[in-house]
Amino acid sequence: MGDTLPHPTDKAFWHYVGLMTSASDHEPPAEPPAGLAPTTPPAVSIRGLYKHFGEKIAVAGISLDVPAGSFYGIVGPNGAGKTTMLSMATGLLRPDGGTVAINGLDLWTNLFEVKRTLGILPDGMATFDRLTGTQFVTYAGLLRGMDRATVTARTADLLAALDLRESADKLIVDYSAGMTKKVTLAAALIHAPRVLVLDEPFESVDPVSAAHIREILTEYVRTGGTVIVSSHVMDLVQRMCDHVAVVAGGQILAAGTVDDVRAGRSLEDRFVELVGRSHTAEGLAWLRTS
Ligand SMILES: Nc1ncnc2c1ncn2[C@@H]1O[C@H](COP(=O)(O)OP(=O)(O)OP(=O)(O)O)[C@@H](O)[C@H]1O
Repeated sequence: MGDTLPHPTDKAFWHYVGLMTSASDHEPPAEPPAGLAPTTPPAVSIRGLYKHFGEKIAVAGISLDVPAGSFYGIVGPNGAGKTTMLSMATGLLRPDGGTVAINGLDLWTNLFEVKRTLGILPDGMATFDRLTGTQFVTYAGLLRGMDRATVTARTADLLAALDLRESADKLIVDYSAGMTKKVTLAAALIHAPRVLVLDEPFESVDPVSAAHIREILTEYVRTGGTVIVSSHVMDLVQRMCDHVAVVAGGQILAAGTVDDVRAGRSLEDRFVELVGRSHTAEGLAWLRTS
């Protein structure tokens, strides 16, 4: 497809993306016959996912359904198992046990087919930093089997939308942490995936860029995409997401709509209540300056 895309900040872009991925995915589902429940499978369905590293159980039998078309936040303290869970849910890490289905299709028995529908922003994974921003995003598109004209047009659109146009020809090794995050996000979006899984996408990103990314993601969800995002910023998750799961010790402590999980309080208060305060500064008396 060699035609020019509308700008990603333009609603038409996301309509177009919907047409690119699968027309039917973004149309309102046909009414089911009377008396029958709708049959749309969850975008991501996790059952009994388990992973250990030596003695450490990182993910202890997690089950979770992410409804199609939802904006799903994953929150949890450091070391809770979020990255390990998301890596297994996206085919980056093989689980010791359990299953993952993406849009009803088993991930590990249909790995290549399923991966085509996923856009992934892994946390802390090495990237090809000897490429320029343009080369990296172009490479991601060509790797997905897209034709060069479409890749070129979309690369330019995405770099502009993520405020990277002026650094497009700079090597990624010379990017700041936030710029690297944004170029990796562009690479995750290039093939217009149905499901986006973003591990801490706002980390190191300045507030203006973060607001811009939020806008892009919100529009993506509005036009039928599903986003799963892990974050430590409760306020952001409360404002941006419609669903949330609280993970700690490799288990889900609470999951559902944001309003159900926070139960009338702020998500941050609810999070602290669920996870518990485990540290005090009492042992650091020597740090006091007065
Ligand atoms: N490759 C690995 N080898 C050994 N232990 C690991 C490995 N990956 C993760 N772990 C351990 O598994 C647990 C869960 O780690 P994980 O990175 O999934 O947590 P997280 O919730 O993403 O944390 P953070 O919020 O700090 O990014 C931690 O105790 C971590 O030390």
